[in-house]
Amino acid sequence: MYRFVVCRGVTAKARPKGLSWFGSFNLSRSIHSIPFATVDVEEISGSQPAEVHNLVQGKWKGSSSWNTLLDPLNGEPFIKVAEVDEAGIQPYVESLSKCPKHGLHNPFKEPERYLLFGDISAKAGHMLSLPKVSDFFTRLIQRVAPKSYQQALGEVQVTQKFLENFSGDQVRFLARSFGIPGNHLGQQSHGFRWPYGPVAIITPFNFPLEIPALQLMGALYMGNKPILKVDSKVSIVMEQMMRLLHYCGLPVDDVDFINSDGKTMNKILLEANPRMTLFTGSSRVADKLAVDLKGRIKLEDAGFDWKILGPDVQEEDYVAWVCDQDAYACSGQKCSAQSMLFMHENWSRTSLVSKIRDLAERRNLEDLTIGPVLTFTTEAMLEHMSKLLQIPEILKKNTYELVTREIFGPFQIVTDYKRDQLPMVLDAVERMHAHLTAAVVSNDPLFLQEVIGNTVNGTTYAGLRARTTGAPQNHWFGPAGDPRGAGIGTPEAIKLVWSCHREIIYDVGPLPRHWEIPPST
Ligand SMILES: NC(=O)c1ccc[n+]([C@@H]2O[C@H](COP(=O)([O-])OP(=O)(O)OC[C@H]3O[C@@H](n4cnc5c(N)ncnc54)[C@H](O)[C@@H]3O)[C@@H](O)[C@H]2O)c1
Repeated sequence: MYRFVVCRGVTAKARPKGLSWFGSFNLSRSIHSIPFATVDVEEISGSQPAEVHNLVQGKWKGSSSWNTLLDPLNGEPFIKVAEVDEAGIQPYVESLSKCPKHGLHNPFKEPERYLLFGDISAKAGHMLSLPKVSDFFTRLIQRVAPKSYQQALGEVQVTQKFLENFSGDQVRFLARSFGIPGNHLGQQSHGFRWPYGPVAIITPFNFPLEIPALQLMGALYMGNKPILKVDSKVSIVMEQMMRLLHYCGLPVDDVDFINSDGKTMNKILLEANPRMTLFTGSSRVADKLAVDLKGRIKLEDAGFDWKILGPDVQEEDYVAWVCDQDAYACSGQKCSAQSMLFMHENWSRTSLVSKIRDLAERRNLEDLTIGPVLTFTTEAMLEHMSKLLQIPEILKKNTYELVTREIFGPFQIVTDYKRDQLPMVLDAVERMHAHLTAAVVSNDPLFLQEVIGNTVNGTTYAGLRARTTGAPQNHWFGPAGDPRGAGIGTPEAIKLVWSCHREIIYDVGPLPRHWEIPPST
């Protein structure tokens, strides 16, 4: 526990040879064969820049100010985003204000829309299952948030499965109510899932499709009218997804889609007063918005995610491979990336660390198994590393904060602990402020029990195959230990984030025969 090693991800082996790997997938990518698309993903370049528009009150709009994005792989200006500035927010504020608090639908208002969203989801899920459409989105993600084809495809597949999950009657089942018999004849109480009405969704750069698409659909399913703002660096992906959803039957004025900087979005939130905002991003912005919005917010914020290797050493190669994937896939730019690895001393005696290093060295820029880090400079990472290497002990107050700072890149802390030092490890994870994902790698049931029973992370994998990353549509993903914590993916997440409880107590009589006015109480 006193000694630690900083493993600084990997360095790129080579720059891509031109952009030749773009041509390595031989599916048809003609823009004309994808009916909703307005960009040709392979053609976007300095000479043919793509444009990203805003959608408000049912109409796609440009802007007087265009933000030009640079290709993260070669620095060429390649995408122009129509950004709304503070002077242009009024149409967005008006659009949101038009939606009543009781939403666009609820169990007593236009229940047909639950079925409509079941149909839209079925169609959109089918569209994403078509190889040329899934390739289109995978490649579009790669262009703006460089990650390997497999990692980008993962986002598309999770979104596809999610949409399939909420096809047919599954949207109306989300709004399932319940009833309890009352105290007398004619009285019954019913609990309903009620929308918030006007809502906002703000999402970061690292998952350009999965996070905004899943949260957007959840908001719509429950009857809300969302304004969606995705980080402009990657918003082209969701702009094209909006067009796919329209193609699959989404009414054009159900969602407003805006490109802006954070400050402008902050102003919209203050003026439009959405009843609920879902924010996914850094804790710094999350905490500011929680105050500005007087608590009407749910958060998926920073992740400083830990993995504890228990005393039972087994399947060393497998555990090393999962560590490499958890720490370095997507260049460590996942909120669930492994930030800190605690190894039991039995593991320190193995060659685990050198195996992780060997696996990390296989990564290369050519296939984007390692890629550009979009919000952190190499200099800042190296500086952080050299500060960390001076520290003799993690748990001291002034060093602890430095050690547990989230570095959104291929960066992790590796440390070990002795058999009697588990309480110190548990103290270290107790003191962290973000409790998103965790992994307890052990098949010793007593060890698992002790670690799980003394920690809180919202998405915790337990067992020999435990990982920190992985946010598929089939399990809850989100932080725990914070009443503001949101979730994504499952029916429980959708109901928690996008609806509130409403109780209707029917009391229709009849009055008891011979009822008389009783004395005051
Ligand atoms: N918990 C999760 O599920 C999850 C998922 C992905 C990323 N993250 C976290 O996101 C962070 C990385 O993303 P980032 O650097 O893009 O985060 P960020 O907080 O800088 O930005 C997130 C989004 O908020 C917007 N924004 C910024 N300031 C704003 C303001 N004042 N008002 C309204 N909107 C504002 C940005 O434009 C962007 O769209 C990491 O901390 C990571 O752990 C968390």
